[in-house]
Amino acid sequence: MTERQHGEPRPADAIERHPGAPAPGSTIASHYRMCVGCGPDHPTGLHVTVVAGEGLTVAGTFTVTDDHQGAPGLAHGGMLSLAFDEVLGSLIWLIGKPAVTGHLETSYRRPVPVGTTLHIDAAVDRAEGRKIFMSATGRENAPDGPVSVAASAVFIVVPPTHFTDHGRPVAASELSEAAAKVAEVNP
Ligand SMILES: CCCCCCCCCCCCCC(=O)SCCNC(=O)CCNC(=O)[C@H](O)C(C)(C)COP(=O)(O)OP(=O)(O)OC[C@H]1O[C@@H](n2cnc3c(N)ncnc32)[C@H](O)[C@@H]1OP(=O)(O)O
Repeated sequence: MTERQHGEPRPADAIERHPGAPAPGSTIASHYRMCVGCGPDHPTGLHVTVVAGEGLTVAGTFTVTDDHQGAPGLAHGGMLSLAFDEVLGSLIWLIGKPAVTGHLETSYRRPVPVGTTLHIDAAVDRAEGRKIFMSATGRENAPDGPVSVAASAVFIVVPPTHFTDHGRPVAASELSEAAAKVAEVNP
């Protein structure tokens, strides 16, 4: 194999949809009921919902409420960033590998008023070693609405033990089936 020269980008690696990935059109369950991004039982969380798409794509929604304001009546940029982190993070269930956000860049194009539903389309663009490059756009109130926010991210594949080594113990009953499987690796 030819050695890479200094500054030369790594060649892209193949990255494919896992055979056990949720079928296109099916909902990707929240991984943890108290997750501030997707947990259905979080009182002020974003309650992001995500549906698997074709290939390595997902479509998410986030409805901005009074709990997510920065300026009165407008979404806080950090909350929007969180929504993107959540939707981009759900792509890991399609590739079947645990990964965490290493880098997330968010570009705010339009103010997002309370009451808006952002339609967030996200995709895996490429992989290099353990790095997975992803991107997403968030459109106002319809899948073809104007783009309010765009994001790109690098997720880093981690061993399943990452979560149990660094987080507090969580009962399997609090996790989705897929997340419980990840946790099982290091009970
Ligand atoms: C039990 C419950 C289960 C629940 C399961 C599902 C939960 C899902 C939740 C989803 C919630 C939503 C999601 C969330 O909110 S995830 C939560 C937010 N993210 C984190 O907490 C991550 C914290 N950081 C770390 O743990 C480590 O730094 C990681 C693991 C990321 C890397 O440390 P590690 O020692 O392992 O890596 P390495 O140094 O060997 O580098 C390896 C390669 O990666 C490249 N690199 C490294 N860092 C960065 C970076 N920042 N940007 C760009 N690239 C970076 C590096 O150059 C190298 O590339 P190359 O030189 O080989 O080309």
